[in-house]
Amino acid sequence: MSQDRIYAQPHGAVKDFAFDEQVADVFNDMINRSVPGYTTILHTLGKLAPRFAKSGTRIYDLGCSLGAASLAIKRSVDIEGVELIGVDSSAAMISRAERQLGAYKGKVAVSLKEADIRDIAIENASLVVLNFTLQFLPPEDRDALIGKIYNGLRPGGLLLLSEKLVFEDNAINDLLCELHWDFKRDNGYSELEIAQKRTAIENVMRPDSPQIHLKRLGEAGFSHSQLWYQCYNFASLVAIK
Ligand SMILES: C[S@@+](CC[C@H](N)C(=O)[O-])C[C@H]1O[C@@H](n2cnc3c(N)ncnc32)[C@H](O)[C@@H]1O
Ligand SMILES: O=C(O)C(=O)C[C@]1(C(=O)O)C=C[C@H](O)C=C1
Repeated sequence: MSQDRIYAQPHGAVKDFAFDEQVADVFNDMINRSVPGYTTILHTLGKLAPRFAKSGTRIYDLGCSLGAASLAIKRSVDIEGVELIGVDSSAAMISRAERQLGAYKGKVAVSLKEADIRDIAIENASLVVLNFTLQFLPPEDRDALIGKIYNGLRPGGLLLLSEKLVFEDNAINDLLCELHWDFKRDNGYSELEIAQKRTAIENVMRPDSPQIHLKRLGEAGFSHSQLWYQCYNFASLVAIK
């Protein structure tokens, strides 16, 4: 399915990437063909959630999109008294997430909010998920969000943070970017689609390095934090309060 119409503007210009109706319509296909290890991360979230979810607490899925991470949690947590709050600023995503999550019955109570994650309270949390979301926040807002998450987690609570990465070593960064573009080619993206996506996201997505993520988590107060997964320039971290 060609996605180059999403970015195209007159005279060959490329519009900034936005999580609008057009993107929401193709998002499941897009993220699976763009992020190496996305399904592995969701599968592992299904293993982490039962270990950390506690009755009488909340789980937050921040930047929930279509609700894939929330669904992995719903499917795996089999205890009463857990409330899952999914938050996304895209109305197009929230409307689709409501349909997807509403179709799955389970013990976890789910509520979805169309809101900016910078504006919502995080309270009494046993688990918080930022699955490829932090990278879309302005860099100057990231420390405050991670600090809010730390403060809102219960002792022993877990943050799962998945991100695209940039690397301080330019040779390594260039190599991993090329491997990522090969991944996209192998998944059927054309050279035009790859080039347009790079242009479309460069103003709206600013990846941090692994070092910056671990420093930010440590400074927020997390006692334990570690990359548990990396494929090319994509990674997932766990942090325990
Ligand atoms: C790459 S998608 C996240 C993927 C999703 N977490 C998953 O696991 O499938 C990024 C999402 O974050 C949302 N987003 C970006 N900035 C946001 C903000 N400030 N507040 C709330 N949602 C935001 C976007 O609308 C988009 O749905
Ligand atoms: O870096 C890219 O080329 C991506 O497409 C990455 C990425 C992400 O990391 O969130 C960007 C936006 C979404 O469409 C899904 C994937």
